[in-house]
Amino acid sequence: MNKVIEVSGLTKKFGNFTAVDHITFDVTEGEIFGFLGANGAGKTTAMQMLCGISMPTAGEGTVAGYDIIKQNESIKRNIGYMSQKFSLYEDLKVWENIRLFAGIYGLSDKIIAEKTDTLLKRLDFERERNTLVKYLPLGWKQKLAFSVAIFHEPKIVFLDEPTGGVDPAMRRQFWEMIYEAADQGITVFVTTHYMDEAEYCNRVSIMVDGRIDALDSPAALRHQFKADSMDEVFRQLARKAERGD
Ligand SMILES: Nc1ncnc2c1ncn2[C@@H]1O[C@H](COP(=O)(O)OP(=O)(O)OP(=O)(O)O)[C@@H](O)[C@H]1O
Repeated sequence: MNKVIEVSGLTKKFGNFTAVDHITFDVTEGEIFGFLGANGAGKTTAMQMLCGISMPTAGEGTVAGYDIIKQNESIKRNIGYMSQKFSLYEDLKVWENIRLFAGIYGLSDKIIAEKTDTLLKRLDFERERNTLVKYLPLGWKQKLAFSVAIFHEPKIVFLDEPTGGVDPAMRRQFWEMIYEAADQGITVFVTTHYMDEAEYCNRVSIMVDGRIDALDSPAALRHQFKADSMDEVFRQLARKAERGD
């Protein structure tokens, strides 16, 4: 199976502080990979290195086939990214947001117009085409932001706490979209604080103080830690953490 992420000894120091400490793992094409860790464990820092926006202090690897150090510009063009904090422009209409982000990824106007119609139909959003994003409910914004992040059909999409603040039913709908994307071969790399979502992943890694302390399928992790749930696995590991806020 093709590896969409392959990193070895990836490390990031800020002065004397090691935010990410020699992490080594790979992610296979079409996989839904959960990236967990308590606050301050180093998830965001690691993800920034994988997305080509932060240079590692040590280590090496590839993402979507590109070298994270020498070809970081190519990585940026070939991935999708969505975070709770940064996604859509609130003061642009739904269709304007789609056009803006698709344009940044270099899609032609014709393709954008065709794909926009298809997308709005699929999301049942046709009536909201001209609505300013700020007037959409949060769950709808998240669905739209995810659709925009994969509009250019990247090999991999990075989701940084994509479902924060919405109810479980809405989160389940969001996860249906994640499964659809994975079925189409898009690899999904997702951070979350919701342990029910960790159960939906094919494999989960758990970071503690900058290191990856556990990595396996949810079932294997529950077995390894003699736990009934991912919540229990996570709590056992998080208890060991020395940092956090
Ligand atoms: N630019 C920076 N300079 C110094 N320290 C930093 C910098 N960025 C992050 N850190 C530190 O690195 C550690 C890891 O931070 P990071 O944001 O990667 O954690 P996280 O797992 O994403 O946490 P959260 O879930 O709270 O977002 C923290 O202790 C943080 O204070």
